[in-house]
Amino acid sequence: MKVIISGCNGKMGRVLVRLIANEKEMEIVAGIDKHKDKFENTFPVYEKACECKEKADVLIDFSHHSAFSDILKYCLDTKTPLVMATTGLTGENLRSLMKASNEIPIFQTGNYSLGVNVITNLAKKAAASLGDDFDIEIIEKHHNQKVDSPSGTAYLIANGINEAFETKKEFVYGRYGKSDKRTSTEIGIHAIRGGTIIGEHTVIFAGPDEIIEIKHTALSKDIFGLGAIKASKFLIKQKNGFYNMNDMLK
Ligand SMILES: NC(=O)C1=CN([C@@H]2O[C@H](COP(=O)(O)OP(=O)(O)OC[C@H]3O[C@@H](n4cnc5c(N)ncnc54)[C@H](OP(=O)(O)O)[C@@H]3O)[C@@H](O)[C@H]2O)C=CC1
Ligand SMILES: O=C(O)C1=N[C@H](C(=O)O)C[C@H](O)C1
Repeated sequence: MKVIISGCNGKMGRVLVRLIANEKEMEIVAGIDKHKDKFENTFPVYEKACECKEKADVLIDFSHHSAFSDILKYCLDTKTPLVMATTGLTGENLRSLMKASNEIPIFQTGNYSLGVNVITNLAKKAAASLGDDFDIEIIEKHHNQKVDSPSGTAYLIANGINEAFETKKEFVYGRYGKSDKRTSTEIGIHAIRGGTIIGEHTVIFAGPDEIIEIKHTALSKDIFGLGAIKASKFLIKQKNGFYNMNDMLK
């Protein structure tokens, strides 16, 4: 399987290069990154996907949302399946991905780890059982180099929880400046940034006289890279469509 890595010189890009070196049937044919210097002796690196001369069986994107249009255009023009891992995408970006999935297979999730997929489903089940009597708050913690907040995973979990409710809850980000009491129509989302925290997500269900917490802690970035590799192997066998972790793991 020929692979193009977008964001190849970033933290996750480097993790992927290392992990793919152990995959016998995978070969990196090109990289895309603002920084062209690092892997030039191993594979060509382009500043923009539209400059990329190589074709691949899949493009894996761990870069920045500002690269979104360029990446999607390359994949549509060359009919390359896309594994989208970059977070901080806008609603419009996500709608463009959905539309593009009529023409190419697209896999997208805010978190490629198995564990987050499991806690998202657990949180959804908990919300369905607990109903409006329990207040739901999500706390996410990440390293001080992260550029988007809240995390893609916090959105993934919050959207998953909302599937349990007929009347969707409104996301409330922090509570600075609020002068009203909390209502049951909210899901609170809070972002913490510091040091080298790889990723921690806690969902709190706070009810009358009892609290449930569901928590996932990432101990290495490898879990995201391995998940994206697994998603690539899954995606190249699929027809055009929009896929996520639930499709792959069912
Ligand atoms: N879905 C998942 O499971 C996971 C998703 N992520 C997401 O992946 C993304 C990358 O994370 P991470 O590797 O930590 O970030 P990094 O900032 O370390 O890496 C991103 C790389 O892309 C480069 N870049 C930035 N903008 C552009 C652009 N417009 N065109 C080309 N290259 C660009 C960066 O350059 P520069 O440094 O100069 O900005 C950097 O080299 C983030 O959105 C993160 O949230 C991360 C882990 C797991
Ligand atoms: O930027 C990161 O590091 C991570 N980003 C993803 C997110 O925004 O949820 C996934 C993971 O938590 C690490």
